[in-house]
Amino acid sequence: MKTMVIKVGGALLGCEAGVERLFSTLKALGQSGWQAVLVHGGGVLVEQQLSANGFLSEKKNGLRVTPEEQMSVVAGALAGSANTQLVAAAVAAGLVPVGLSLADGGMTQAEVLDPDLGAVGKVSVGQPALLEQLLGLGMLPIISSIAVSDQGQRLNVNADQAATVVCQLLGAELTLLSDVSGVLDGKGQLIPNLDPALVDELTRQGVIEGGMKVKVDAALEAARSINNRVLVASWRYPEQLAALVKGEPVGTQVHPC
Ligand SMILES: Nc1ncnc2c1ncn2[C@@H]1O[C@H](COP(=O)(O)OP(=O)(O)O)[C@@H](O)[C@H]1O
Ligand SMILES: CC(=O)N[C@@H](CCC(=O)OP(=O)(O)O)C(=O)O
Repeated sequence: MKTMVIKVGGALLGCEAGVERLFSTLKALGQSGWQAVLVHGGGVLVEQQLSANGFLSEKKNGLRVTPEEQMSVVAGALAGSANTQLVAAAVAAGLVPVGLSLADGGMTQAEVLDPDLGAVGKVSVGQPALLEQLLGLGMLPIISSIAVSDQGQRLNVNADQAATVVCQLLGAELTLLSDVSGVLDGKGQLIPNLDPALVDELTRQGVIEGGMKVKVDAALEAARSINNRVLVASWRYPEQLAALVKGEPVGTQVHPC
């Protein structure tokens, strides 16, 4: 059976209709012969909870600087609040979810990405067995972007990078769903196709930046390793989700070359 990794960004969690639409889409994908794995972020929630705990937070090149003393709040927001909110919505939609983090079953290996960023992780492919077993049982893995290093340190991983590694792990297709309809050009128009050369040019022009730069780089890396296009689309638009179920390209297609 074909497998699709779908990644959703944190803004989804604040949109009840969006969450409902997402899970009806996952159900429809299952009925169309797809096995799905959901990877989620929760950047908005992380920011709210850090601020509620009196912490200031900043991002560098789209990645959150995560001092060790903030890690419990970050893990609580992503692996706790966000993950269980999605698990609950999946149950309500009649699916059988299993809430996980990147550390479970050895699915990924992680190390500190850059000591200047604190407890931020870089993940690589580990053991696929747990996810394969869950998919074989017809269950829906819902994975937060918290990882653990070999030394046992909890690490905060950008969720687009997390989704790329899960896609590589399973040789699955990848769809990154954000709050924008895809990658937009300097005039706000959707770019239907991107390749590495165009990404370089748009990055030089400052059109692709911040979180979108991290997302597009993650999409390019995934596209190269599965030798297939990766989609960047939105959970906001029902017509994009419907097209996704039909197997039609939606949003921006990121090509490996
Ligand atoms: N060229 C671009 N096209 C679309 N969005 C862009 C672009 N450059 C920067 N962005 C910003 O990137 C955001 C999406 O990245 P991010 O916030 O990390 O999303 P998510 O939380 O869904 O992963 C958009 O909401 C937009 O503000
Ligand atoms: C290191 C790093 O940047 N971690 C992210 C993890 C969550 C995330 O990526 O959420 P979105 O998909 O909603 O952006 C963060 O702390 O915001």
